[in-house]
Amino acid sequence: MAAPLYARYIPPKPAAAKPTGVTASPTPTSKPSAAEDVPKDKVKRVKDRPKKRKRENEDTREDQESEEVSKKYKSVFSKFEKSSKLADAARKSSKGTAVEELHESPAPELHDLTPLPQPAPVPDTQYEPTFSALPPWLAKPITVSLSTKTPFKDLNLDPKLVDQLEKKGYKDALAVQSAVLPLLRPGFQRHVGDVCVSAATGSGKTLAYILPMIESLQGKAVTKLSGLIVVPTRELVSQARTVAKQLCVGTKLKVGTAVGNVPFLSEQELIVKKGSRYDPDAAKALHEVANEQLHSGFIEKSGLLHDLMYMLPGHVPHYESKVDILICTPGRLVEHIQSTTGFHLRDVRWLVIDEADRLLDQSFQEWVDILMSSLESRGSSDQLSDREKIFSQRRWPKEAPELTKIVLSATMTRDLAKLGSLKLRRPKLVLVESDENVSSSLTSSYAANRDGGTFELPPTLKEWAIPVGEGLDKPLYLLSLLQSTILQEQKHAKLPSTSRRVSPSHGKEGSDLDSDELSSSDSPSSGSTSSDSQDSQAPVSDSSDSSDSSSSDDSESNSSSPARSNDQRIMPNPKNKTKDVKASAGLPRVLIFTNNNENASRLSHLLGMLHPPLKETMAALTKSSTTKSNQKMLAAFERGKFRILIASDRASRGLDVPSLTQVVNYDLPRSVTNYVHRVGRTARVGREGQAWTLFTKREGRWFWNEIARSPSIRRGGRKVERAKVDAEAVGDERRTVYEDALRMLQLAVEGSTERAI
Ligand SMILES: Nc1ncnc2c1ncn2[C@@H]1O[C@H](COP(=O)(O)OP(=O)(O)OP(=O)(O)O)[C@@H](O)[C@H]1O
Repeated sequence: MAAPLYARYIPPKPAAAKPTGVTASPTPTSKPSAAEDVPKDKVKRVKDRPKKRKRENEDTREDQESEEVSKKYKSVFSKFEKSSKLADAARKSSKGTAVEELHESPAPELHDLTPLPQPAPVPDTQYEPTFSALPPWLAKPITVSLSTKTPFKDLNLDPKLVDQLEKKGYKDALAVQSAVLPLLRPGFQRHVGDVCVSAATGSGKTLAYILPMIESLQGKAVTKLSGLIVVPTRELVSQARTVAKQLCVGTKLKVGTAVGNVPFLSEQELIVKKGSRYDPDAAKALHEVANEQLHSGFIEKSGLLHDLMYMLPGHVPHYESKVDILICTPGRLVEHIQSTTGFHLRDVRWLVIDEADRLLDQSFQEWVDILMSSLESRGSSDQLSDREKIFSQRRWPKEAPELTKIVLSATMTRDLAKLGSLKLRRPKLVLVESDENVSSSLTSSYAANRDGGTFELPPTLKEWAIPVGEGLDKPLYLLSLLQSTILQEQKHAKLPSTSRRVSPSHGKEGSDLDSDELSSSDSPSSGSTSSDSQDSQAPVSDSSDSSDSSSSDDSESNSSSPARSNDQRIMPNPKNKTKDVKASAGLPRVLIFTNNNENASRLSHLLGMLHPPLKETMAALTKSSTTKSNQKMLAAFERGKFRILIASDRASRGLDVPSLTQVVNYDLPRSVTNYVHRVGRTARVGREGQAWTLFTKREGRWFWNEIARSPSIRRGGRKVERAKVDAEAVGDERRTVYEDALRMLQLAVEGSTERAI
């Protein structure tokens, strides 16, 4: 019998004996043959157990398969091994280098609290829009050059008015008048709509609105409130009233004013005339309303129904306006709209808002809304009360007359929200600019400024800036400035040479006030100083400094300036007093600005103590004084009784004193607009003027950046020049007086004046 075949199928040694994970398969050479390896007895046992053998066969097959799989992935496993070894080696080597690096890395850079260096900032490219966000009337104004002049006769103005103007010495209309009059007067160029005007201070805006108003109203047969002029201060009310009254001479127009500080009841009587009218139907209707009121227990103490009680049977109260043109402050206007029976705006044809930017900034009593709704209710019976409706059927015209609004300022706002509150109808903007600006891009200069417009300073204005160190000796700087320069210049400009006598014993300069006014009877003054040497007193200007930053602004407190003479030598001579006031009438005036009324009166007090002769020629314009006394003071200032006026910002708008040649900003103005209006009190209508600004170390940077070098102020190439004034020049005696005066003021403020005195 042949050897059983199954003996050849004895499986090789199990693969499980090899270490797991090892891929190497047994080599075929080492594999023993089945016949050799199998012992005989074992063969016999296999023969005896066929089932078991079958299972073994299956196992063998599985082993072969796994062997094949092992072979198949052998290369993969070997690659894995290799890469594992490489990774191990790399890890070991990197550990070593990391440790080395750790030891070798430089010590970290330590910083104090100083800021870490930052990358250079990305340059900020200026965004220049190629379009205008403004409405066309604001973006494209009507521009006119400041030098434009037109004879009044050529404007076809009423001959009577031209005569009045000629009497005042005005033959030609100034630029703003030349541009605005044709728009507001009947004629080919008339603009049907409202007009906004932006023109420099002192450019003649008042006549630009008053002339067309008077011309159009002068033919009226009945007195009706037809022109309403709103200005911010009482002083401006009286100034505008003076101009209007002068021009109304020869007409039947009546000009009235409404300002605070005047008893309300007496003002009501001046504006509205109470009368009676026979109208039985209206009287019956009104009596019914009055009865209802009586039943309800509520009885008006004033007003229509109250007035009804005093009427004859069948009569009703009848109210008439006593004025054609009313000039008022906004607060008082609101009071009359709300509380004066018979006061209405139904006949108003001209509404003027002067110093508009300032007025629109005042939300006082919401005057704009009240005024506008009062104007809008003209002709609309929906907004009338029952009583008003009864009257409206008989007395009021169905259609209100056409209303023209004129809005003016030297620093006109571009704020559309504010202008929008005025509900302008088809507005046009007139912009008066200096020649160089007119020839350059006009619209962009007005439209592009971030503050809402660029502001033009009068071309005849010269500006100076004076550093005053820390500001502790500011009054001494001011006194020194007045003595050394301002009052000296005035003296030279106007006084005859004989009046220029000063004490020769103390240096070459005349140190003190105008010698005519303050001639020294006590002093041994015997010589005279040449005007040339006096001229050298003018501030040492350094235009290069003017563009400097404030860092060097304080340096001149140590600068030497020739010493001044003592007060005693310049005491006024009482015998010469009347003569002196007369002589001073032709002298230019100085307006000193402080930031509030308290500062104004304190400064005036202090200057008076420091230099008693000043008391006679100086006054303070404060809010606490009555309108009348302020008006008197302004008139006296204009006449020349006072040459120095100290005032808060209430005098910064509109004040027009032709002989005012010097403005001093003792306290720094609060804004660019504020500065423009303050310095605009001088250099008006082509006259020369100077503005001086005192600034402390702390204020220097702001002043140079925001005012002196501000792109929003156009100076026609001129610069603000730095001037040096020496506070020490006032002398040791004055310093002692100053310190005493300060002490007294301090005690007075603390309420212990007895001790102080
Ligand atoms: N046509 C004219 N010719 C000569 N002087 C004039 C003429 N019109 C006005 N003036 C004078 O110019 C001065 C300034 O006028 P006005 O007060 O109207 O200026 P303004 O533009 O209103 O100034 P502000 O903005 O400061 O109020 C006044 O003294 C006025 O009398």
